[in-house]
Amino acid sequence: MPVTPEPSSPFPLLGLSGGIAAGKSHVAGLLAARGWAVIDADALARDAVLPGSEGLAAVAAAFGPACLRSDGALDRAWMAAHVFADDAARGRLNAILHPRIEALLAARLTALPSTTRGAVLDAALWVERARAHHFDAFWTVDAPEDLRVARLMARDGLTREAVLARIRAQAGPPERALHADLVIPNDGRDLTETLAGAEASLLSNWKVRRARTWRAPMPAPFTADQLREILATLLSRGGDYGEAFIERRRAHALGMDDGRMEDVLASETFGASLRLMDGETTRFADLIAPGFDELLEAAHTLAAPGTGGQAEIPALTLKVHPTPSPVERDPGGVPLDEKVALVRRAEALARSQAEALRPGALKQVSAGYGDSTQRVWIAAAERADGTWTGRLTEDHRTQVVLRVNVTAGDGQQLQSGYQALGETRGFELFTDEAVAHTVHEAVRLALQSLDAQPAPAGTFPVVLSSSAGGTMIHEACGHGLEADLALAGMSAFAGKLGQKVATEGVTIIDDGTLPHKRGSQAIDDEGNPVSRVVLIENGVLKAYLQSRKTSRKMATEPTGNGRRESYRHLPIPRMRNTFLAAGSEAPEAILRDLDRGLLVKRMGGGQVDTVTGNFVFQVTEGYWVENGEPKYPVKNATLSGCGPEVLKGLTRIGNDLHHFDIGTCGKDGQGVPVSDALPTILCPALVVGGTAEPLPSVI
Ligand SMILES: CC(C)(COP(=O)(O)OP(=O)(O)OC[C@H]1O[C@@H](n2cnc3c(N)ncnc32)[C@H](O)[C@@H]1O)[C@@H](O)C(=O)NCCC(=O)NCCS
Ligand SMILES: Nc1ncnc2c1ncn2[C@@H]1O[C@H](COP(=O)(O)OP(=O)(O)OP(=O)(O)O)[C@@H](O)[C@H]1O
Repeated sequence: MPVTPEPSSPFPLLGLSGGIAAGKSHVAGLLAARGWAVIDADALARDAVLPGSEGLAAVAAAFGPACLRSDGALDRAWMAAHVFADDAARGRLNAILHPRIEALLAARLTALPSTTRGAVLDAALWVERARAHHFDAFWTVDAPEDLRVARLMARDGLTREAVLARIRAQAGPPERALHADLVIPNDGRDLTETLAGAEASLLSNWKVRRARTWRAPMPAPFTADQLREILATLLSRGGDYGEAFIERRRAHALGMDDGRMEDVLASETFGASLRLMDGETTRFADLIAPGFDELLEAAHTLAAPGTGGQAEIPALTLKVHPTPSPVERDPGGVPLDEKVALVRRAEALARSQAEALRPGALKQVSAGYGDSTQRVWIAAAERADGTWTGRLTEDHRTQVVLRVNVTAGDGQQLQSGYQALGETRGFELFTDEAVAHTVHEAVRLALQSLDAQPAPAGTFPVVLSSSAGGTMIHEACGHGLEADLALAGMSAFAGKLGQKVATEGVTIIDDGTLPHKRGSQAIDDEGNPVSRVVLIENGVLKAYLQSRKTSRKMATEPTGNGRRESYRHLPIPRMRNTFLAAGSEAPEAILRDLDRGLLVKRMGGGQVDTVTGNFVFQVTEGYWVENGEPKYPVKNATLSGCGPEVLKGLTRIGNDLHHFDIGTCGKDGQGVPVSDALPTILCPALVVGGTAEPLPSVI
């Protein structure tokens, strides 16, 4: 595990990133002039391979003598030519250098005087390495790609192709922006004022932000020693992996229909489960509100059938990982009255907006609110190469959601519009502006559908707008990338690692570190720190989503995707926030070239066969397009096709990745919070159904 810049520093830590030649060094220089200490990862990467260093020896052992110049130094041009042309070679170099770079970085940080104004940690790859949430603030520098290419060709004498190879090896600017507190446009404009303002705000709020990101440990139901004893008991008669999962959850839900508060639900849960893996066998027990003695007894019971010897479990020390979703206002502490007032406010707003837009059309409004604060503690012990390791982690996950459903009618028909606002965040999410926008969307969709015309049926080119969300990526591709389905042969992607499964421009990522997105968390439900997993990169299948169990079967590492609905469930590979990475095209240009077809702005529920990737989805906002112009809204349309085939046919991918749809993904009877997104894309041929009945939601 690489060393991370954990924030014990007495001054703020600023993560600074940006694609190659965007101008990170330029911005870092401006901050240096304001008194900041700058630590540059590229410089540390050079220090890690100085002549005579063990880092250089490790690189030479992995790449052979050809990577060294005659004077014994690293041949950087040779290395660059290799690693930017070959992902596997880059992975090998990264695995050698990144832990060393981070160790050097930690040493540099520690050596800075406590009077330092702040430290800028300048690295191209913070997002790729799932570290963007480790800082007191995260800024990115962006510049138009043409400008970056020109700057780099001039600065380093690289060819255009060599520059583009490096750009392809990095996350794109739209993805980086999803993590950023500030995107600095470095297209030649004067940045003095932008930086002065951003610095002032960072200096005033970094301590509060740090305390929320790196929470103090929570009061725990069991001590580390008790949990170690439970694991030792669980593993007293053999086994390779033992785990205790403890959960406290508090949830509230309110539902209002036509002005009547119909549901007010509150729940408080405390439970724990134990899991023992021994070769191919898993033994599992779950207990409601157990005391220590009951857990110990359950551990004895699970251990009893074993025939092996006692495991040597090391002492457990709690490690708290930073959260990508700091919370300002814990909904658990918000009075019920305030939650009721929020729902009433949304309800009343929907009525007044609908009345103003189309008097008499509103037939029904339903509004609902939900929150959940889940605290988990995970203690696990595992044997690898004959040695036992143990770990103890915890996470505090906060979800809030507001749902608005509006039904409108014109005497002939009823149409509805639905909008949800939900994040891993506290009650501060519900600003007046955010609530008004949510309500407005629900009202707009319902009223517009009254005037929509039946959709033409047939096979057409379809532009999926980025506002449609990533349901198609989640359902028709993402599930097939879950290792348990791939192992069971129930996936179109089974057995295809390393193979081309999509067109060149297609990259699909599942990332649990995206700030405040609904699938984000500090750790998964097996205690692994949250990760960013590149599933398909430039068309090639790179990885499946793994839990501990599937990764053992596939002889690979867990990817941080072992999730479970609650302590009563076994963790299985699950998505978090899944998206198709942005391309380079302006969305307007994609639509402009659509001669005749459908523009889909919002997708509804659907059905999918994860084995084949065949899908049918409802279109909740769609437009018939001719000559690049939306002609009229359509209603009751469905889209069907095959996810993996869509990926093979994608030629046009927009640069507009920003809207994530939220949902609760159901699999094996377990629901977990997720989100998904895609940029605007052109699907050359999808079957558009005219007037299909609504299908049950699977997300
Ligand atoms: C491949 C190497 C030898 C090429 O050296 P060269 O002097 O040509 O480039 P330099 O190190 O100055 O890097 C320039 C830029 O290339 C990009 N880059 C470098 N390494 C990588 C990488 N592994 N993945 C993606 N982009 C990279 C970054 O934008 C970086 O700012 C060198 O970049 C290297 O050792 N890379 C691996 C270490 C690393 O990841 N460095 C980036 C630190 S975050
Ligand atoms: N605002 C600017 N105006 C003019 N030139 C600039 C500006 N910003 C950067 N440059 C030039 O562009 C090139 C790349 O900038 P810089 O070295 O800051 O990028 P970087 O993101 O740190 O690059 P790398 O990814 O290689 O570390 C340099 O030659 C720099 O002088």
